[in-house]
Amino acid sequence: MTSALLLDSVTKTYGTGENAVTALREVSLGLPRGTFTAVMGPSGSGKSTFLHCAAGLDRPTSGSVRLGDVELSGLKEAALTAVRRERVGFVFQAYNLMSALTVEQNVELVPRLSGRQVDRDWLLDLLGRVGMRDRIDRRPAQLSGGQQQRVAIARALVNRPEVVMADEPTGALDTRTGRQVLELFRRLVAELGQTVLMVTHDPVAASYADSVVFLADGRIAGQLRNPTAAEVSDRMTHLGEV
Ligand SMILES: Nc1ncnc2c1ncn2[C@@H]1O[C@H](COP(=O)(O)OP(=O)(O)OP(=O)(O)O)[C@@H](O)[C@H]1O
Repeated sequence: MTSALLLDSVTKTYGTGENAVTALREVSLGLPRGTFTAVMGPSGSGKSTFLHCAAGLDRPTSGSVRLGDVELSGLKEAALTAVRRERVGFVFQAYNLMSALTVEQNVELVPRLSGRQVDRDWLLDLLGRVGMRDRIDRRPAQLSGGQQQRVAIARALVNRPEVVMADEPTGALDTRTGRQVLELFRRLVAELGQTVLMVTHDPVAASYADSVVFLADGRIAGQLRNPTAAEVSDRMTHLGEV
């Protein structure tokens, strides 16, 4: 099966000489299309660096990253920006919606920035799938945190990206609302064949994924398929956290 994302022996070192910090060490991982993967690890284990390298936000010191059929290594900055816009959807803990724009305009902005025609049927379909179809004229301040995150998820999917990268997407939500957002990710993976990569500290959140990848000291320290929250917690304890 083709991988939506393929990292081959990715190493990332920040700084040089005595100040050098190696945040990732020869990380290799492939994400099959239509799968939901969580990345966990203690603080400083390299999760953000992993996400940034995978999304083309940061360049590996060595190794290669392939998004769909595009190899990121050789790309110049402008091409990398275009690939990010087209092929990656981002979901953040803090939603990051534009407060002056309506729900519909926030989602529309993504294809517009790529110079694409907005497919309104798809946009409305997506807003329906995330349960926001009847609130398309609201502004972010008129929505709950969970609703804002649903809009952010629709925005992340509107360009039909190769991968949606979610960085602690439930970090600002209460438990129940957070679970609903995780259920939504599962559903979008199942219904649309979307590939999702999520960084989280929460073993329960990770248990919603098809697979959990554990990072420790910049290396992949294990992987669990169809994980339960208890199994994830147990593995994290052995990595030195929770
Ligand atoms: N821009 C940078 N310059 C120098 N060192 C960095 C930089 N970014 C990250 N690091 C270092 O790389 C290592 C991995 O950091 P990273 O942020 O990827 O970890 P993390 O697992 O996401 O941590 P957390 O869970 O605390 O967010 C850490 O030692 C960190 O201090």
